[in-house]
Amino acid sequence: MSGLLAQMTQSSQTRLEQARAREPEKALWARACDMPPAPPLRLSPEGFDVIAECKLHSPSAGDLSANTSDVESRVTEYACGGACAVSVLTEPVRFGGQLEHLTRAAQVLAPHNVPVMRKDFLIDPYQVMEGRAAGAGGVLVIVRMLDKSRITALLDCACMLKMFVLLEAFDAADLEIAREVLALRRSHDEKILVGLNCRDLDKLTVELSRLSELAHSMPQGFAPVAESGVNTLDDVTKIVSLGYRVALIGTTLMKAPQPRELLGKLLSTGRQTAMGMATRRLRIAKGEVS
Ligand SMILES: O=P(O)(O)OC[C@@H](O)[C@@H](O)c1c[nH]c2ccccc12
Repeated sequence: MSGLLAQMTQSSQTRLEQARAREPEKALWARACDMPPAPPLRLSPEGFDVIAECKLHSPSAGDLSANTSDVESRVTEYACGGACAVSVLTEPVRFGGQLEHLTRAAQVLAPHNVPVMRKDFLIDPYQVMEGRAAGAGGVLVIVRMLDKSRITALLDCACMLKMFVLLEAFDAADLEIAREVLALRRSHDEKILVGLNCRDLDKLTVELSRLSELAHSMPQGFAPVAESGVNTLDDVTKIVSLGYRVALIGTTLMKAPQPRELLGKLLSTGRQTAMGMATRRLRIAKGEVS
């Protein structure tokens, strides 16, 4: 495991122990089950969506809070700009997050009918319950950090709480594990997206080429998500052409003084590309072009 993921596993473990000491799992489970349902994750029929991310700090970009006076207004901009979901970092050590940010984001986004996803380095179902109790409708699960039984335990917990999952891979080996885990879940009534994160966790650089190299290895039947380093309209055109259905975008949107406008442009660019591809497929099917 990379240095960053090892450090994040440690931070996650420490927070988990502290939280368990404050509230036993049974009480937390009851609280999570009592929450009103989160808005459902709905992907647009136009073929492209953005999960917009709220992260105040990142190990690669440093401080990202300059244009964000408060979490509520930033995530509201994202919802008004058309994000299908908002990802909220809750990791405090390297990403400037807190569980409280999730609670606040979920409260302001409920009337907009946009779900919030807990973005953290989760290692235990307890933390999925924490997410739901804070109002989240989804969670990130990072394949590289967990063995198969742990991944399954987190997916089972999310499924019981009717939360969607973004299952994140970094490379072909992770995708293979994801495929094996998912193959056993065909009968589950759940919503799972599979993400490919193209950030190199050791160098912290982005390798967009990984998105093209592994585009054909994404498990079938799950919306493929391009994660990290999607910054420009050209990047969006490229990933949609490769078959990605959703982009997870953080840094660029956090740096934007007007995220609503930027999101609108990213979405219309991606949707135009997707529509162009669909039209071409139709013409091929009809035998009009080869
Ligand atoms: O800021 P970017 O390059 O747009 O990337 C967003 C997202 O992919 C990134 O924040 C991320 C993906 N997986 C993670 C896991 C933990 C923390 C952060 C992440």
